[in-house]
Amino acid sequence: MISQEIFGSPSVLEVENLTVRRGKYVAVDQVSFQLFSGTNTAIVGPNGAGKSTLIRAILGLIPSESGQVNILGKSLNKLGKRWEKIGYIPQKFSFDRYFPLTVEELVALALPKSYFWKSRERKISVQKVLVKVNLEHQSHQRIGTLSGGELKRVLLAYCLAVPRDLIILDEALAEVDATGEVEFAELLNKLQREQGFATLQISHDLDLVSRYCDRVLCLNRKILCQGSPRETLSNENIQEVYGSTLIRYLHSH
Ligand SMILES: Nc1ncnc2c1ncn2[C@@H]1O[C@H](COP(=O)(O)OP(=O)(O)OP(=O)(O)O)[C@@H](O)[C@H]1O
Repeated sequence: MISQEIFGSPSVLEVENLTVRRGKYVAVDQVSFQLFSGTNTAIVGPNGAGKSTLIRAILGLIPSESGQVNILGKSLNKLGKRWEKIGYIPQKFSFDRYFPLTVEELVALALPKSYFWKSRERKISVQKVLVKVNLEHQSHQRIGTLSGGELKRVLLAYCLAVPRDLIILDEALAEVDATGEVEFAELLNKLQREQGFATLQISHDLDLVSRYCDRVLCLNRKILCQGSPRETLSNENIQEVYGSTLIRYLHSH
């Protein structure tokens, strides 16, 4: 285990020897790592490396075969109100494009039940968080009419509508163009500095990972290496994680 003194901030997530099977296949094998408050960690690795499986097991969405997940010092099954502490932005958010739900209605769903009867307070809280993600002028727009980047920012607003300790993003920007990706990364970084939550995100963009993340976990069923982007994303490590094709690609761009 990494010692707490490395980052000088409280531990938000501890994963110890986590093994997850999908059918007979061991998709995640004895994975251990730790996340600290206010830090931004990326999980990188090739397709099928077990990245989404790892995240889903951490969130308790799929069972693990063995190992331990502690969030805020408590094991996952003893952590009450898990979704009030952890925000999750999945890879795909599928819904019927004609479903008549507006941006503000979706974000309001994240607020505690006590807001249900307080429509003024509810409106103010939702508007405040929409300002943070630069969507204040689109609060009445139907979610089915938003661009991919805007929809991801609405989901981020949903996560930020209540104070969270950890936000987990599973390739949240897979369908967003390059400019949208950078804008989202900068926004997330700024909000993280202001609010102090930790993030854990799957990314295939090693350039963005180098620019915005404090820590990288290189996964291919097992953790092959972890550390700062500078020490982790060396040619040698990338070759070990992805194979030599990616190295040739990186050198030719
Ligand atoms: N429900 C399932 N049943 C059987 N095998 C599964 C299931 N879900 C995932 N797998 C397998 O587990 C492995 C890991 O899948 P996972 O989706 O976690 O990888 P990933 O690293 O997130 O990939 P990608 O980058 O392509 O999204 C893959 O080989 C996949 O085929």
